[in-house]
Amino acid sequence: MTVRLGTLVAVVASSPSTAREVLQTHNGSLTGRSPPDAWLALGHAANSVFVLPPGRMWRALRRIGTEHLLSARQLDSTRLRPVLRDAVLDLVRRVSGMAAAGRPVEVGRAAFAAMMDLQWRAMFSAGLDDAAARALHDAAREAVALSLKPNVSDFFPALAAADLQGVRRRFARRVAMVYQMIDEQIERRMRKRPETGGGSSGEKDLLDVVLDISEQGKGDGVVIVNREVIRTFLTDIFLATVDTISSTIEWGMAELLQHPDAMSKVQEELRSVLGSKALVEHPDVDRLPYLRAAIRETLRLHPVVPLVPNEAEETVEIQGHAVPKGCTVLVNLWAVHRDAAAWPEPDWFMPERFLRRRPEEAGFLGTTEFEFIPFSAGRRVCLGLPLATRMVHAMLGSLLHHFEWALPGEVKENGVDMAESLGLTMIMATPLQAIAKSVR
Ligand code: HEM
Repeated sequence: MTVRLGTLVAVVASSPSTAREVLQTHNGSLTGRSPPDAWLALGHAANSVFVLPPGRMWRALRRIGTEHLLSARQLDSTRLRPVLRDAVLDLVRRVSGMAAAGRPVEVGRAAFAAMMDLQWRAMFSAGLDDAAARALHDAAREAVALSLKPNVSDFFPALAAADLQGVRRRFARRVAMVYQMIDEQIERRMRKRPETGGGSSGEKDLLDVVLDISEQGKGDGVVIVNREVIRTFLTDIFLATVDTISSTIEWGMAELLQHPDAMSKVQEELRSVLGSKALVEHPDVDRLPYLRAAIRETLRLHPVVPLVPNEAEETVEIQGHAVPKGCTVLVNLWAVHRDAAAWPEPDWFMPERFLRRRPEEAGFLGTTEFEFIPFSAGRRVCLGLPLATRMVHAMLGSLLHHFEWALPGEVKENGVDMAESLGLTMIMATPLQAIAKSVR
């Protein structure tokens, strides 16, 4: 399908077979990006891993992210494993407090706060106080929401300088606030580094690693990792983490609350596998097939990054149609995941469909048919997959194991509002509220 938005022409891939052509067959020619106008604010786009073209700087940033924070090896290391575990404990504690006070729980907000704290500790070895956490929550949420807000400047580039809707200005204000807090961490660390020998003693956090790379002038041979690059990179990693994971947990809880059979099955499985063990941890997940299936089904129906915009770096032919150089090729993961030929009764929440699949068909990347690709695929595949899958299973699983859940009376009567709100991520338009009752 082709759509025209102002002067922008985009080809939309909405079926598994077209997604495969974009993300596999022609992926080498289709990994360009043109940043949304809002991202030009404060020069963010110039160093952002999300929108850099697939060149040296983009490769260097992906490598730094993977090697020093986001690989399975890093996440299971003695430095990061306790940080991940503490975030799950922190979430359970937050919810316990609300349950004890008889207050409804805003599931997404609680998970968002726990993930912000995790990411801050992983990057800076520092916690966030309540005031900083509140300010960051609001700034991060709005920056992400503004990223893909329909914007005249994106459709009519000749008008972009005027920023008619003020999207770029608002994005700039929000990102400036995140920059400021990240700058404070960088400055504090730079003052300390001469005393600690450049952060080389003890275990390094992500900030130490990028400052080392910057001082040694390495990176990718000729890539300069200067202060702007560091600040943009840390902001990107922070923004990528918080909304995606918390929204997936919120969508999962919303589906389970409306499907009591599935809720019972997952809680029964948790009871029989974990017994009195307090938290779900990564090694437990292999023994929790129903939890795994429920999370996959959640990501199928609610892929939190539903649209992947690629730019053709040369003319290619997709399904017999020429796609000219410079054309935007949008992969619509939401539509791919609801393709009726691949998914019978595609709009129904049925975790069982993943139990019936062969293991190689139920992976997050292992699908050969491209009908389930919540983290996308190909060269620009999501960098945070190992962190996201660990945290969604551990957090949602632990919440279901620790508490009985119910909908507040009024929501039960009127039904859960499952409307979606789309920015860079697809979140619940009405935040889910639920009543938690502690069972351990
Ligand atoms: C449930 C959680 C998440 C989902 C469903 C998700 C999904 C996605 C998708 C669909 C893309 C687009 C890939 C493409 O352009 O083809 C993406 C990109 C990206 N994701 Fe995630 N993501 C999640 C969590 C995370 C986390 C926790 C991080 C941590 C840092 C992260 C970092 C990134 C980065 C850096 C990119 C840009 C990659 C590039 O353009 O080279 N994501 N993600």
